[in-house]
Amino acid sequence: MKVVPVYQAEGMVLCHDVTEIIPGKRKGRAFKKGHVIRKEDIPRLLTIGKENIYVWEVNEKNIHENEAAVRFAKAISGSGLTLAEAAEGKVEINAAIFGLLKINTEALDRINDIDQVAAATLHSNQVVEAGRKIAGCKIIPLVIGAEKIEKIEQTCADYCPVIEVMPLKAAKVGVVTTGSEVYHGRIKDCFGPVLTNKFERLGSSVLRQIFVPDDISMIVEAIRSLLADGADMVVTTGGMSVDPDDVTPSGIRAAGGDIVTYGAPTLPGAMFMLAYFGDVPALGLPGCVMYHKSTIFDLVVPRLLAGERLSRRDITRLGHGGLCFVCEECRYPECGFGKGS
Ligand SMILES: Nc1nc2c(c(=O)[nH]1)N[C@H]1C(S)=C(S)[C@@H](COP(=O)(O)OP(=O)(O)OC[C@H]3O[C@@H](n4cnc5c(N)ncnc54)[C@H](O)[C@@H]3O)O[C@H]1N2
Ligand code: MOO
Repeated sequence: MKVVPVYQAEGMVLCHDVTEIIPGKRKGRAFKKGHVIRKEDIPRLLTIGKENIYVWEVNEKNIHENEAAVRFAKAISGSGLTLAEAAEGKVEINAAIFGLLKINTEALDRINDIDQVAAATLHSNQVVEAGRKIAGCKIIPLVIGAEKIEKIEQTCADYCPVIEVMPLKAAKVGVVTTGSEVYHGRIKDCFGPVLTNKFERLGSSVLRQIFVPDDISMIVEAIRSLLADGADMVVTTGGMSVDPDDVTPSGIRAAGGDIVTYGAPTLPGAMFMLAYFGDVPALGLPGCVMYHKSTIFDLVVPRLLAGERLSRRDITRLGHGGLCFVCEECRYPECGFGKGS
């Protein structure tokens, strides 16, 4: 690259975007890479602070920032994504579909360890709307060594995909609502409507809700009946803690579920159980899921709907960030809840 004083630049080709920031008004591209500088551009370039401009020299060893950013973004992107146009050495990556955002954080760290490149993303494992900006790939210098981009491409190939948005399955969910107080009509069920709403927002639906008292054999019978109905997921509500009527975990065990965990390092949601009946996940949901806006439910269910088979380690990794702020107005997922892993 050669430096040319801006006074002598008329008729020359700008080799990089020029950004203008007017405090409180706008930040954006004032001149685009490739622009042929006119006489009348010179005062504006000086106002932006450009007394000299670069004349671009690229060859097979050095890649222009925009071209490098496009290769970077293409390499890092898996399915369910769209790439914006490169500008100012950066390509933004957006969700093309509604689904679960997955980031391979080990790969992301390796990429960001490469000098002169930067990839910034939203947290992994959250549900994103189509069109949502989820990542940006940026080249730090104006021209970058081709070997750095090749290293990114190799790392992405090794870990493929580094970033993707996975579609959520439209599951038919069987619900077993335990609690003698609800079963005998002493109080009205409030769990069913909460779950219907939460599942519908994820594109799933409640197949059937069965009410049972705090009785192990009736819980077993209800779970088996929902499995026989073809439920893709079974959730039980209530009876998950420690008093004598809290028999739901025993019911899930007695029905033959393979227990992944009883207990999760999240608050709210500590008294959670995850089990599997073959490929069908079964969740023991504590009372807090009915009461709090965001809980273990919101951390785990989208992942199950995206087809992940969760291990005990997947649950135990939720501890760092597993404490909800319990804000007056819930902002999840725009907060740290469950974002530690
Ligand atoms: N000594 C302890 N107390 C509590 C513990 C504990 O470990 N030791 N855990 C706490 C946690 S954490 C939670 S969460 C709650 C609730 O756990 P449960 O899942 O056992 O909830 P229940 O006891 O069945 O019910 C609590 C509360 O909610 C009402 N409820 C339950 N289901 C429904 C429904 N379908 N519709 C409306 N209302 C419902 C129920 O009547 C109770 O009032 O336990 C902490 N305590
Ligand atoms: O299972 Mo309870 O989770 O923390 O409020």
